[in-house]
Amino acid sequence: MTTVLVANGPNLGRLGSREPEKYGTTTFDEIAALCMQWGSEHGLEAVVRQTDDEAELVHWMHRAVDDGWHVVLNPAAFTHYEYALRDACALVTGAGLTLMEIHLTNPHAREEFRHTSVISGVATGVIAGLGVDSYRLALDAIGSRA
Ligand SMILES: O=C1C[C@@](O)(C(=O)O)C[C@@H](O)[C@@H]1O
Repeated sequence: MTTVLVANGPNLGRLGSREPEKYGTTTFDEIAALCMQWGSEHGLEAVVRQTDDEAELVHWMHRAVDDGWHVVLNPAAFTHYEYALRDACALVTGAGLTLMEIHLTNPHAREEFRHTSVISGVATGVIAGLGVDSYRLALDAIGSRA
């Protein structure tokens, strides 16, 4: 079975109570369950994880390369400045795997510092601004390519 790592960066473990006017009220655990369900509809196994730690996220990208896993990544604030994560994402797409960068909100419609993504240039595609549906559409994209 094709496996997809759904990796989430800092503060996303607080979804549900974190700035609900921006990020909605769906909790991280609910998003994880939805991703597993949406993945299974495409015959994908979705492994959903969250970390606040840059090194851990980088190591997860390395493991995705080694294990041949596609990636859905919400890099959260790391999106805007984390070059080591960008380089790790480049390894994923360089290995021929799909990496979808996703965001719940549309960073381009928010503060200036969010307008830059250091990840997008090495991602297969980007989906932003659709709330929890951003995860669903990224899994749909991987399902149609896998
Ligand atoms: O933590 C986040 C969440 C986010 O990635 C999103 O999903 O909309 C957008 C980022 O700018 C922010 O730092």
